[in-house]
Amino acid sequence: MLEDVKRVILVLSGKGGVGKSTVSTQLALTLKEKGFKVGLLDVDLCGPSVPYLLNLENQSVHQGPDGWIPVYMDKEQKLAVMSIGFLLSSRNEAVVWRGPKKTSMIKQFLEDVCWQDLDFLVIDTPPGTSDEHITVMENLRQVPQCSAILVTTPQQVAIEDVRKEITFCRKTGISIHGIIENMSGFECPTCSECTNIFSSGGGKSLAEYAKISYLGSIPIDPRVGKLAGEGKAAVKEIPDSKTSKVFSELVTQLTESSRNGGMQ
Ligand SMILES: Nc1ncnc2c1ncn2[C@@H]1O[C@H](COP(=O)(O)OP(=O)(O)OP(=O)(O)O)[C@@H](O)[C@H]1O
Ligand code: SF4
Repeated sequence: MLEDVKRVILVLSGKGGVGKSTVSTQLALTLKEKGFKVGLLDVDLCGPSVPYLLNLENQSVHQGPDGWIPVYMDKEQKLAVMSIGFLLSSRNEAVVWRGPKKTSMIKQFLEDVCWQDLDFLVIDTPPGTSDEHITVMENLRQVPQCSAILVTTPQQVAIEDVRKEITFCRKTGISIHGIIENMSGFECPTCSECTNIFSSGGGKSLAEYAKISYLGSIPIDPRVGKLAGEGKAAVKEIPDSKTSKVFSELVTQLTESSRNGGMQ
């Protein structure tokens, strides 16, 4: 239940495929590594990739007397995960639902999961600003500490879409923690040299223009894609990588801002 959650972090992106689920899962795994009790809720009903990214594809959830029991990543029950993917029989099964059915499923996910005293709940949302987002925002009004992290890639077209996310957050009253630029250059796993394949710096410029914090750039790193599929944290497995540094700093900032009431 949301009243059991101290702080909610929404992960948003204007476009699909920019790495929103990778950021959500690595953020949840980093928080767990730093000793927090974390929940990861995947409300991307049409493309739930969290079970795959955390190597939990064969797991299923069930309903207990007080609501849905999430899947736990670890014996200590430090990371709880809930996704529509756990209710589908295979990754190829499609969710073909009209708006009201999607809305009611998201409400159930927000209201009826037994999270049990979480420090952080990370919510992986679908790309864009759909009905699902409005349902999430309406239900989160009761959570005292809630903010959004916007994920973009360096291409202009992705950055344009993030502008719409900023407007959406401002209209719905969700505070923005900051912007992350993903796939920002290619980091060679051999020598850590970073080569800008696309343009770079667009996320930072947008952050400056919109007066939002810039949370860092994650390069394209084949190890990140691989770790994600194995449910492993970059901060533990590749601690010297740029990706690991971005997530460590992000968790430090989130912890500090939580102490100050969660707002920027
Ligand atoms: N920095 C990175 N380096 C290497 N691979 C990455 C990186 N970020 C994401 N990927 C890979 O890119 C693919 C898409 O990432 P992801 O599923 O996180 O995107 P998404 O924005 O959540 O997509 P969707 O639109 O399905 O919600 C995945 O295979 C992921 O492993
Ligand atoms: S960046 Fe350096 S180590 Fe990496 S592939 Fe190129 S030359 Fe080799």
